[in-house]
Formats: sequence, C-alpha cells, structure tokens
Amino acid sequence: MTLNGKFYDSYADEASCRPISKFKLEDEPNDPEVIKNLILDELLLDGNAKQNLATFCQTDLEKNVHEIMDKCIDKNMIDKDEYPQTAEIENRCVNIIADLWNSPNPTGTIGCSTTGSSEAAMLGGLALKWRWREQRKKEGKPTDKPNLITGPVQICWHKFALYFDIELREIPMEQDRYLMTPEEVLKRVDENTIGVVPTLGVTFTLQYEDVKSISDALDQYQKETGINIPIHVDAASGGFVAPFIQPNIIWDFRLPRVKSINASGHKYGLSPLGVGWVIWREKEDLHNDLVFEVDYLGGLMKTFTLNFSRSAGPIVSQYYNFIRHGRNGFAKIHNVCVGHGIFIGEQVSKLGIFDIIYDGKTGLPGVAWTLKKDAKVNFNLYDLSERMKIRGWQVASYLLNITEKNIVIQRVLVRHGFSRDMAQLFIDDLIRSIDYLQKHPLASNIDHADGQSFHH
Ligand SMILES: Cc1ncc(COP(=O)(O)O)c(C=O)c1O
Ligand SMILES: NCCCC(=O)O
Repeated sequence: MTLNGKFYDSYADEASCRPISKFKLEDEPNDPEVIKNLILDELLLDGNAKQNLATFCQTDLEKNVHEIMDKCIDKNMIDKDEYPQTAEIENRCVNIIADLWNSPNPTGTIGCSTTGSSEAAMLGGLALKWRWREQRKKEGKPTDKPNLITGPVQICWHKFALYFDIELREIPMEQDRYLMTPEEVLKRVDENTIGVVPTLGVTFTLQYEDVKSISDALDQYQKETGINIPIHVDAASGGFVAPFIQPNIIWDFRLPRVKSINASGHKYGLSPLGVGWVIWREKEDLHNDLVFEVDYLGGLMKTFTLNFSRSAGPIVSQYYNFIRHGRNGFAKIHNVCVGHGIFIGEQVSKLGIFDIIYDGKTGLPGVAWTLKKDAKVNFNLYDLSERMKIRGWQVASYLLNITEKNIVIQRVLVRHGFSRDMAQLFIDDLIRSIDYLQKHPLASNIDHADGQSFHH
C-alpha cells in the first residue's frame, strides 16, 4: 500500500487484502517485501523444527553456518572449474570421511557428496550391481537375476531395487528379532546376490545392525562356496555417530568386505539439509562405467552422482563442521545427546505404561517405546503424538511390520540443539498429555490409516 506515493505497510498493501495465487502465475508483479512477509507468515503453520523429535536431520544450525550457506547460495558445486576451491573442499571432506571410516587409502580412494543418503545409497548399490555383473560375465554366467539382502530398510532401498531392477530380499522383523542377523542373511544369499546392506542406525528402532558378525558369516560362506559377497553399509545416521562415541563397534572399512558406506551429512554430520556422502573402500570398488567425464563446464570433469547441479552450501558447511568441531567436538555433542536419550527412556519407563524397545545406549542418540499390552489406557500412541503437538512436540508414532503381529511404536531422536531442560519439558508434557487423554477419552482413536503417523 502506498501513502503519498510511498510504500508504508505490508499488511495494508492490496496484496495482503486478497488471496495470493496458488495455482497459476499472475500477470502483474507484487511488492517483494509484502510477498516475503505473507509467505513467511504462512510458514508459521509448520511445526517448530527444534521440537521435531521425529527427524534424523539437523535442525539447529549456528549463525556461522547460516552465513556460509548464504555466501554459497550462488555456487553450483558441479561447476568445478568455475569454483575450484569449492571442489577442493569437497575432496577434503571425502578424504576426512574416508579416514574417519578407516579406508586403507583415505587420500587415494573415491567418494562424493550427494543430495542425501538416498542418492548415496543408490550409488553404492549401483557399484555393487556393476561389480557383480562384470564378475558374472567373466564367468560366463547369467546376469538377469540380481538380488540384494537387507534388514528392515529405509524406503530408499525399495526405490533402488525398483528403479534398477534388483530383487530386494528384505529380512522381515519377527517377534524376538528386529534386526538383520547372520543366520537370516545366509538363508537368503546366493550366486546372484550383488551385496548385503546392514544399517547403522535402523530408521525404525535407531539400533545398529551387527556389521562385523554379518561380514564374518559372509567370509565363512565364501570359504564354503567360493561366492564373494560384498557389503555396503547404510550408515545414514550412524556414520557420523559411531566413529566418535562407539569406536569399539567394528562396522566400517576395518572390515575388508565393506566396499562402500553412505551417510547423511545433514543428520548427525551436523550440517544443513542437502548433503550426503558415499565413500568407496578403494577406487577400484567403483566401476569405471559409472564414472562420467563432462567437459562442457569449462574443463574435463568426472561425475558419478545421480543429481547434477546442487548448492555448494551444505558441502562447505560440512567442511566447516569437521574443522570447527574436530573428533572431540563431535564426540562431546553426540555423547551429550546420548545422555538425553537415555534420560528420556528412563523417565518414560517410570510411567509404567510403556515398554522400552530401544534404550538409547547402543545405537543412535534417542529412544523408542511401545504401549504395554496390559496398559490400562484409553488412547493409543497415535493419539498421544497428536496430543503432544498442542505443545509443539513432533513425536513419531508408526507401525512396526513384525511377522504375525504389527506393533505401534513411538520414537524420539535426540540431536545437537537439545538440552536436558528440553528433555524434562518433553517429559512434563508427555505426562500432561497422558493425564488429559485419560480424563477425556476420545470418541474414536486415531489409527495408522488416518495418516497421522510419520512416514519416514
Ligand atoms: C537408514 C537410512 N537410510 C537412508 C535414509 C535416507 O536419507 P536421506 O533423507 O539423507 O536421503 C534414511 C533417512 O532417514 C535412513 O534413516
Ligand atoms: N532420512 C531422513 C528422513 C526424514 C527425516 O529424518 O527428517
């Protein structure tokens, strides 16, 4: 709105006195300040990211990261000739991560940044497929039935299998076993298995699958059958937790059978959304066919990602975090988060109506629980999640697909930017919500079909 020909107020402007376009581009422009305010107002309807206890992703970014992201907003990380220093920084991150994961040749191996772990996982999976197919061709054997063995995996592996024509042999959860085990793997491997994918930080229960036991079992299998099956570790979350606070867990390139690993920088790598990493044990573990050379960016450049253009900001932020925190900084941050997760688990357990599925001590910082079978309550975990939103808490409740009997569990992830005070406030609100739901029984309970649960 103008007054005496000068702009004077966003909310008196005509653009804020009518709906803004939602389905087509209007003919005339609008005042940028007004539109910015209207859009930011609309975003107030989103949850508060810091109270999003369902996400694995980093939601507390310090001001220096904001400054780096802003300064890199115009840099396309794929333009390695135009921005050689950014390319160098990405390479340094690959070296740092390869060393962190104990590659035998951290400065000589190969890896790259990706949009996240989904892309990184698929690149790892493709390398497994190419390696298997080349070996089968050398042996003069058919290559039409590749399969992949996983435990209860994140949706990206189902996408990978569908997109790239791989039979996914996912080991289902059972009453007394939620994770992949060597025995269950050996039931499913054969000469067409391109690889086995243990997860370090299972999406559903936050636990680590036992990579070393699976590797040992595949070593024995190879001795008995001559079939050499590699491992790709999906360390989307655990890849930036275990090295710092659980060094005795052997899950990475210390196991020769582990040929590639993915992790999300934007989860426990403490970096802003939009960065994942995939690292191969050695350069030879990524088939040359999968590496493309492009020269239309001003110079010959290698690329082997699914995505091309991407902001350099998250990559540079990742490097900043590595240098700013160091191993001891990451360890301090994640150990504190583990402590908050264990505290929440202990307080939840004291309420007497929950069974703790994961207590926060051996996997990711967080906790997961289910309602006791004999809990005398008139709500379910979906109702509880819904009630907690009144105070801004986003707590994931979802179905665990367990053979013969599904159960609903609730999960809290603890990430940098959370405190013991916040943990206590969460518990206080959990108790308030339980009391409220007990006093005010719902006419009907929410269920999985209502779409109130979290789908990731
Ligand atoms: C085990 C696991 N793998 C892969 C992914 C996908 O990661 P991103 O969201 O970075 O693509 C996730 C996300 O939760 C995950 O937990
Ligand atoms: N892999 C990430 C799923 C979504 C999230 O944690 O926010």
